[in-house]
Amino acid sequence: MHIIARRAAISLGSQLVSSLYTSRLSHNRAFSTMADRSSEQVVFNKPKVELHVHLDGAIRVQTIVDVAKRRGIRLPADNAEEMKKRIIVEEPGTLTSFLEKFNEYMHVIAGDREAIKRIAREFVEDKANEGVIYVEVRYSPHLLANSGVEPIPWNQEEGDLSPDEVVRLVNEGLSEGEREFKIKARSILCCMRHMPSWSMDVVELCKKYKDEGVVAIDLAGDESLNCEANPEHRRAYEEAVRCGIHRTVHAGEVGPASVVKEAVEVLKAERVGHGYNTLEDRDLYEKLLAQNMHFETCPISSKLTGACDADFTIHPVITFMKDQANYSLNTDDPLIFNSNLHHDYNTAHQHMGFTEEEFKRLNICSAQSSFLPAEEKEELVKTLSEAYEMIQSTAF
Ligand SMILES: O=c1[nH]cnc2c1ncn2[C@H]1C[C@H](O)[C@@H](CO)O1
Repeated sequence: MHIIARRAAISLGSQLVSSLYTSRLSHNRAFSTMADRSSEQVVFNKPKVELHVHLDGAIRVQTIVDVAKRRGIRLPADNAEEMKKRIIVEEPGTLTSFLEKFNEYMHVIAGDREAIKRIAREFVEDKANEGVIYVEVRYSPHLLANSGVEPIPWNQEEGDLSPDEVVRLVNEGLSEGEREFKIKARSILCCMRHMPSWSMDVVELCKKYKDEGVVAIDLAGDESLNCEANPEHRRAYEEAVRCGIHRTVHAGEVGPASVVKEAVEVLKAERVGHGYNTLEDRDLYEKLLAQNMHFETCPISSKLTGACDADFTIHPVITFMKDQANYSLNTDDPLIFNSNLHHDYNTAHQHMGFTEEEFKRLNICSAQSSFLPAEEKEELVKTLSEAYEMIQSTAF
């Protein structure tokens, strides 16, 4: 098999057109959701794949303010700039303190049909504006519901929006966004480490909506408080394996390498969320490298949650890069980190020695490790290869 360079327009049997990426990237709206990063350079202005981003960590601040107004919910600040100050994490802290930030705004969005659909649609717009052509976005349906969930989250009054309907609304918002912004968006449903009683529901929702955009199950939440996967999480993952539901697990973000081992060996994770602390166990790391395990890394996030040292020049993703491991670069929770995907790429370029070639390689790896069906995956890899002028040819 040869890799040959070719100057080619992006033609994809699907709806993606190269001019779209460039025009979107240069458009002001590209940065409209967060603080002003519009003067920041864009080091990799090419189509990208993002595999690890939380829908509820990627909401526009303005949307929170708008929805609060419409619903008559009083916020400590009534404009986006002031709200931003309350939500954003600017200095490295802990995963636990970062997760508390969700308390600032989740009660505004949860339980509201219009808001949930809106955040999903706007999410796709924001990703299109960052040059993402395929994204897998994750969330906990239970954390956006106000009925059929015990306990009802965020001190909401009981209502009539179930986790099941939340998934339908997110699917609708994502589909609308896909049609409008011409990119592909799929979703991953999260179990939460501290709520094992929700996990069987989550896997049932993954099964029910498998053909409507839900591609996998995840286990998120505070790994620092709860390292052993609870039997109910384990049962949900066993059911996922049995039913052919793809699996990823947050592991080795702040927890030790043993959590990664458990994710892979017990929960049968096909990808690892973050996974930085895998490097503490050399044997495990080498085994995962040999298995071509995918690590969903999130550089900016890892600094601000205190998962990794604030000095990017010694970041674990540099080891992944040097070992030519299978990994992706992702934003995780751009709302809370006041960030966007360009910022992660710029950081990797400026402080970690990442080259254009490596950006291309890791995006191809990301496409290959996506949870799309084989044919769509092939098409995505082909699209990227063409956009990167690296056509894979089997000729001769
Ligand atoms: O970086 C993270 N690690 C663990 N859990 C996280 C992270 N970012 C967000 N979450 C949690 C909080 C969200 O409400 C939940 C579902 O998206 O997942």
